[in-house]
Amino acid sequence: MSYRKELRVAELAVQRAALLTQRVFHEKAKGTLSKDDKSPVTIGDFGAQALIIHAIRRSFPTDEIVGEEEASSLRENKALADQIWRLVNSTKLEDEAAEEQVGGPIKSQREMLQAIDEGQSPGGSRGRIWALDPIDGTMGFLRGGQYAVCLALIVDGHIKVGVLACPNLPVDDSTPLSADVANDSGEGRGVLFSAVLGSGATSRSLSRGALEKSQSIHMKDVPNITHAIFCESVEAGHSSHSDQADIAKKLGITRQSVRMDSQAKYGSIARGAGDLYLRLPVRADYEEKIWDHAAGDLIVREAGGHVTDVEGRRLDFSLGRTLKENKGVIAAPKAVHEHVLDAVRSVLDSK
Ligand SMILES: Nc1ncnc2c1ncn2[C@@H]1O[C@H](COP(=O)(O)OS(=O)(=O)O)[C@@H](OP(=O)(O)O)[C@H]1O
Ligand SMILES: [Mg+2]
Ligand SMILES: [Mg+2]
Ligand SMILES: [Mg+2]
Repeated sequence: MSYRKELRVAELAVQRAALLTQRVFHEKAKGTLSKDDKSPVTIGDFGAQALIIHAIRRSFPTDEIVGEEEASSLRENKALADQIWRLVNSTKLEDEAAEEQVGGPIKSQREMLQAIDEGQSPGGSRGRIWALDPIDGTMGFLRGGQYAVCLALIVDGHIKVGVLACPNLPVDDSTPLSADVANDSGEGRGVLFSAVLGSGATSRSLSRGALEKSQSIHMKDVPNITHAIFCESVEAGHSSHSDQADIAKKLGITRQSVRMDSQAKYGSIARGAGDLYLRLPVRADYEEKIWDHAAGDLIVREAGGHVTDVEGRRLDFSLGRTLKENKGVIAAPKAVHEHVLDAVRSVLDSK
């Protein structure tokens, strides 16, 4: 199957949701709540989830959705729900045909809350399931760093389509990777990565209307691993900076890591701005969520990379809402992945 319509709807839905998150990014008050696991969620996360689920529902009414957020806290907080509604109700693509393809406007606040709540599928190995992270890297979003709007289609446990919007990454694929985010007008920033299984990966500029022309992206060759650029999470609680530093040392890498939030890390290595993404577990009991990896996993693999956990197993998206059989993530160009994995094993074995 070509998944042309799925790709089109996903790209436009993510693009529209990114317009909403960009508006919130530039505002001081982001309506932040703390969830049960103490992680933050903002009006941007809720609004983006509503718009994307609305778009999926219009085109693919019987598909299931595994979305990160749910609306129970909003049903008890009218002021916040009103604030999100104003945002959702006033965000649309400038291109009318494109706006139509993502289902047009949501009709009421009630319908918006219902949409947010339609992301509660348990996931699994059968049927068509969308994995949605409306803002990945919410902490990055709050501190003015990188974040991503992420959507992937999983069919019978395998990722077929992946789309990532990274509003704060440079548009130009060849810009050297850096942890900096300009706090200015955002000019020259905003990129949309996409991939369809078997068809390669692309990038294009995030626009306000119809989709811009895309170009193919590829991971960079790494003839000498000691020169590799590796990226890792900003939060020390999300991946082990010390294990990652030991692995880099073992590989002879001398350059400082680039720390950035979100699946912008996957997009950045897929387009050759960086080379490796290391995510070593901090807590043995943490199960990675499928929406934190699905789009990035496919985009990196379609750009010529290999993505596994720290034991060399492919990420398994067929087991529910989490990657319960995987620990950590190692993403690298195919040609050097085994070498990187050897270093990971040797560092973990020595602990
Ligand atoms: N303990 C632990 N270990 C690993 N991962 C965790 C953990 N806690 C949270 N999360 C998830 O990390 C998502 C953000 O990952 P990042 O790589 O962007 O981390 S960071 O923000 O740079 O620290 C973040 O995604 P969002 O919630 O979408 O922001 C979380 O789902
Ligand atoms: Mg979160
Ligand atoms: Mg996330
Ligand atoms: Mg999120």
